[in-house]
Amino acid sequence: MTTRTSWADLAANSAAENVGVGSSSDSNKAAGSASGGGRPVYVPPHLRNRPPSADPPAPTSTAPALSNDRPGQGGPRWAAPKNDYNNRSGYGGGGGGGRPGGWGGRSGGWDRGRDREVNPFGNDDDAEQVFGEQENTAINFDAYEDIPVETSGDNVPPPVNTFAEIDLGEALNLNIRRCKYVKPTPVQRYTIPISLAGRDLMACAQTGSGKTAAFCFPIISGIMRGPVPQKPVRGARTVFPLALILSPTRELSMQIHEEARKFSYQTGVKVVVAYGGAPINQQLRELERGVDILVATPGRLVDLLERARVSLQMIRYLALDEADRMLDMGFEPQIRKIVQQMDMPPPGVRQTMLFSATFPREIQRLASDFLANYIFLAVGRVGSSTDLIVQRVEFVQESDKRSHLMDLLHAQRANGAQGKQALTLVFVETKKGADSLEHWLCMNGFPATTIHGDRSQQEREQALRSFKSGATPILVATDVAARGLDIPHVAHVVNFDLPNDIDDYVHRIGRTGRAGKTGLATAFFNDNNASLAKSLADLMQEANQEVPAWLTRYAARSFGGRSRRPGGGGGRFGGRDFRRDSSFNRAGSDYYGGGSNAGGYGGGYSANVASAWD
Ligand SMILES: Nc1ncnc2c1ncn2[C@@H]1O[C@H](COP(=O)(O)OP(=O)(O)OP(=O)(O)O)[C@@H](O)[C@H]1O
Repeated sequence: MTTRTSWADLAANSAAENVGVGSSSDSNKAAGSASGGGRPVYVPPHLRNRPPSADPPAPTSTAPALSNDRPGQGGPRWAAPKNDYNNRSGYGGGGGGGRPGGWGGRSGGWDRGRDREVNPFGNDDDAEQVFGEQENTAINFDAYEDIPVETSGDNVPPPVNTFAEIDLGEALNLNIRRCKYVKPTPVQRYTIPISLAGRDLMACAQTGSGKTAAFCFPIISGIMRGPVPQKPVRGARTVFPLALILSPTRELSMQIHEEARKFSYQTGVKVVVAYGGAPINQQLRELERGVDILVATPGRLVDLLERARVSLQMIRYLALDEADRMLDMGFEPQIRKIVQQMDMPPPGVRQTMLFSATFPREIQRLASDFLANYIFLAVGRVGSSTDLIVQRVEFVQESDKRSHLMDLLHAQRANGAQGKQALTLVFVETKKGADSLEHWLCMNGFPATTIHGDRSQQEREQALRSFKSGATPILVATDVAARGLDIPHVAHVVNFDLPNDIDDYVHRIGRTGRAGKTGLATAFFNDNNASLAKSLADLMQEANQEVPAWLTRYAARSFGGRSRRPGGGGGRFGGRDFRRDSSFNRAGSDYYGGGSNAGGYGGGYSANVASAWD
């Protein structure tokens, strides 16, 4: 199926729409869990959300308190049976959207658990009050009007327009309100029903468009309503998470963990993070308290698996954030080990979701090994940048870069941007280059800090904190900060050194212009970047940016790099599922000119042609 959608309908409905949460007064009456005294005992989500005593006890209520690693008795949770589009067997993939009655009388909080769970929202938890303020801060949905959406695969569940249409459960809905999310972003509109239907998914959507929630919501909801897991026999200290979210950097894993903790607050679903560079013992202790969702970087996870402290045997949900990065040459062996060579259930048994803003075709091909009968979704062009980011490219010789940067920063200051704590992120190629530029900036009166792989984890985290708070409004970074980081108020991204790969450029500039806000990206280009000229010019053109004439001339001359539009094709178009390529689907006709180009990106195709795949 192929769907093209204008976001105008969203904008039109915006005033009337709300998240689907009724009055909270009728809900927060549930009993929780937690045994008293001494070391906290992990209690599974279904017990933590127990309804008041008038309600029937859960079948497992006599079981000892336990985690997922918990020796559960099996047996159903209270939720209604899931609406399973593909009849996945054995593992609950979550319920379908809009189903009546799924959350019945057990919605809401779990008072007994409240005492122990730290409020991740850092306020007094008055969701109603927060809700009243949200119009000021919520996403600008008009920015998403007319964005093309492509889906392909069998029986694609229809998108939703509001959170109210999705049966995520009262407690999660309440958290959505606390996050001030008024309605789903385009990628959320499509992916949440797909994931709730239990389908595997490869999803491509622009930076800053809300992919984190898109995979977190269905996972949390699915765990809440899924069957009670039975603990396999294993070492006493082995834990058995139900969901695994992998990301390529420590900071991104930490961020996903923070987000997931907000979304799962008082749902009874426990989220734990494990990443390298930090003491493993603390992470082990945290895991021992119980874990439903494990957010991890691959290296640290392999360590935990080899120590037999984590087993993947019970995994129902696998999400790879920045999936193309996770499957490129650097990470692929580790990912294969984790996903294919340990004890994780195979595709078709577990549910797998891959997300990124970029998905080169060769990576899509690799990724398909991890998926079963999956749906491909592209919101906007695969690998495109959002129009929210104003992109500028300036010709700057190597020797002039510093003074040029200084000019930009002075101009920013003069315009008052720094006074408002606007943040500037400067990307450089090397760790040494980062240190040296940071030093030079500080010497010249511009408070800066740096993040790169040679700094200790503590230093990295401190740098990020200092940048986020505005204490040091300039962060000089290598690509370690290029992906996923969601830092409010980054107003300007400077590519002091351009990357070699256009996808890296897309992720870097995506640190600004997020969640409907606008941003500025400036790149310093010179002869050393000639191989990027064509893909950069194409990208800018697609994003309706002004392409300097000199860059067009470079692009015409350049033979290197990956062209973004090998099949020609102009205008705006959606993404491309590699399964549509003639080389993949040899039996079919080649509807799509340019599809077999080795450049890694499919060409453009019209709505009519695309609809032939419905
Ligand atoms: N429905 C929503 N309404 C309002 N804000 C939202 C909504 N969904 C997500 N956001 C906010 O949008 C911002 C960007 O979201 P997120 O970090 O998930 O983007 P992303 O698509 O993963 O970006 P990247 O490709 O850079 O990783 C976050 O601050 C998030 O809180």
